[in-house]
Amino acid sequence: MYFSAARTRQYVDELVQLLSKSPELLDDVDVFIIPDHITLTSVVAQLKRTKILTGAQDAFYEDSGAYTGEVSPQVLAEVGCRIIELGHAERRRIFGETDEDAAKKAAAAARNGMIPLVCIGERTQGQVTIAVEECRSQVEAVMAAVPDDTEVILAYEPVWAIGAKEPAGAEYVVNVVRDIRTLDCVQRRKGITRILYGGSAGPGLFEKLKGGLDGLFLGRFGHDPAQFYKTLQEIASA
Ligand SMILES: O=C(CO)COP(=O)(O)O
Repeated sequence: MYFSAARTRQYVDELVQLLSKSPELLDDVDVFIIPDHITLTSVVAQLKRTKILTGAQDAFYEDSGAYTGEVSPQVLAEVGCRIIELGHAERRRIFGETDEDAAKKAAAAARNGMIPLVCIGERTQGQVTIAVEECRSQVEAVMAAVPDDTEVILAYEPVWAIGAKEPAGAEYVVNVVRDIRTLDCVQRRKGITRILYGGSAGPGLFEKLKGGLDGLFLGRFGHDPAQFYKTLQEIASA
């Protein structure tokens, strides 16, 4: 909810314009934009001739029925949404979303042919082992709910690093993510599991993480299309 509808339109236009100068970037990096629900269909239309995927910031876990006010994953798929973000720290904190809700939403995304993008992360800054333990239950719940052969994106976002001045330390992030990759529920999957880092991520970060991370999940520091594009170039050249 940082952007107005007009700003979302302008943002996507500017980004598409920047990318048209070096379309080969999209051969090497998968890019997605996750706007609010209201602008989602117009963003899908704006991105139609590009390889950039559109995602939704949340969806309900049932496909249809008497759930007034909720957003159907089936309808999202129908209008061209390709990714469902779920379990964001703000959804968990403000709206009481549980691991069980996240698992049901991940299943709904997969059932409707979309990629679940599952936000995980520990609430307080501390040791790697404690962070991994907190993430473990978040990851296990979701992996138990989605078919083994579907793609899953995990967005590792330490809650304390969201909305901060700086991201979590690179060594810390790489160590937490290394241990998340070794969890049984991740190891035994046949589908692709990608792990991104989010939480005050921006230009200059991926270089420090590239040994251990598959990508970045940008918030505020991607709100300027030029900064987003710069980060993309860094990831492509890494
Ligand atoms: O929550 C985030 C992305 O989902 C991260 O937000 P910031 O990068 O603005 O901290």
